[in-house]
Amino acid sequence: MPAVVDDGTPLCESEAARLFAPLARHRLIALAVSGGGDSMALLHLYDRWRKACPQAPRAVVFTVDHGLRAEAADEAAMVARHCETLRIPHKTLRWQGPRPASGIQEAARAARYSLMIGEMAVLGADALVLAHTCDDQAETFLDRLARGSGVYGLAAMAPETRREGIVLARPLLDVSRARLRTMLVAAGIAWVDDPSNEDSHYRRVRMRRLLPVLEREGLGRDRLVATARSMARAAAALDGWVDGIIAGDVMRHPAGPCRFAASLLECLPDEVALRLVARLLRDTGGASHVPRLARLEAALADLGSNEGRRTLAGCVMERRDGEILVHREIGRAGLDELEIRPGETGIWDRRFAVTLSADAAGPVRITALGAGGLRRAGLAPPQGWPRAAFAGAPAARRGGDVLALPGFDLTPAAQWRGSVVARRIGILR
Ligand SMILES: Nc1ncnc2c1ncn2[C@@H]1O[C@H](COP(=O)(O)OP(=O)(O)OP(=O)(O)O)[C@@H](O)[C@H]1O
Repeated sequence: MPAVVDDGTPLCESEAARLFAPLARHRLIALAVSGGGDSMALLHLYDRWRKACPQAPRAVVFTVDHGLRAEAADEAAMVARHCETLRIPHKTLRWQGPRPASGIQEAARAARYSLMIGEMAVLGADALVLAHTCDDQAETFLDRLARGSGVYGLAAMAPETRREGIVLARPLLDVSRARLRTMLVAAGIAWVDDPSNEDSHYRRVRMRRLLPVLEREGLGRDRLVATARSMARAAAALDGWVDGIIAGDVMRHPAGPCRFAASLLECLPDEVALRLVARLLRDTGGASHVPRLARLEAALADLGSNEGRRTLAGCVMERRDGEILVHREIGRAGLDELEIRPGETGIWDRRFAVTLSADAAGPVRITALGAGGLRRAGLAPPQGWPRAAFAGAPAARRGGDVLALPGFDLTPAAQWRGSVVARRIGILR
């Protein structure tokens, strides 16, 4: 793994090509460009790469206007103009939903990802490229340390992760902010400094300000980044172990729930048992993040010795008759509905990619099957699975009829033609 270089030298052609090479396998990529220095550098480097490399994929650029600062519209327009000169398509996406009274940064981030991923589905882009640098990596590491993260949290950001069926790529994760700015100045490219990057109300800004203080005590950015890397190696080794356990000892039903022998938790080292439960929760509940380590530790201690039902991370976990069952929690508000038209694929509940065949006569709605849904559809639960485990399963409906449910054979409704395939997006890491 390359070490961070921070001598202020601009990136040379071959270094840029090496950073971007993993993106060559995509057909269309989306670059997330806010107009700040890091993401303007990302755009500039992509432009240089595509001019030098015939294998470079086409790109579209997204700027999200969160509507939180008056200047944001001008910044989006600045990025749009720059893209026009480069002849790269650009789209400004506006956040129009309700604003929470607190946690605005988190809500804005969630909205930003959801807007960009939604637009990617429309355009057929399969990698979202972000401009995180090694300075962001050090800040993330410190933030996680302060929040009590374990091995996985301290691994901080990965150069490549999967989310909702797409790749999130961070090609600049080993490059310092200083080098990118040197490069922009040399190329005469302007950028905008977001004033919220200086606002110490934000936790991220307070972490950033800690860095020079720690540096003076020998705990600088590069040390933090190196520790994050060794945590990432340990996390990958543990994940390899957990992959084997999931393949051999966990029963996963195609409609979503999973179960395993409670004794499994006793014979595994604590760290492996924690990761196993974290991944099953994420896979079953569709949450974008695994629960905090302290909550996981408490859940595991409780599951280890007590029968009964508890909820965590959008899941119900039940220990009964020597088995642990994990299934999606529906909650009072229910799960979102999704309408899919013939020939389209949509992501439902962040867990399933659902495709309706092109020959279908009209759209279908994907909803949670609901409590008592199996009985209403005239279906028996498969051997060993309780009925309640399927309440959060993806039911494809037309009117009141359930047309399809993963892992179940349904008699096609009269006048219905076409097919619906719901595929689990897979265990997220
Ligand atoms: N308004 C925006 N429009 C488009 N892309 C953005 C926007 N804000 C951030 N990004 C992308 O996300 C990257 C990280 O930005 P930033 O560090 O501000 O995010 P964050 O709030 O720390 O959250 P996270 O790191 O989880 O994305 C940027 O380099 C850029 O690629």
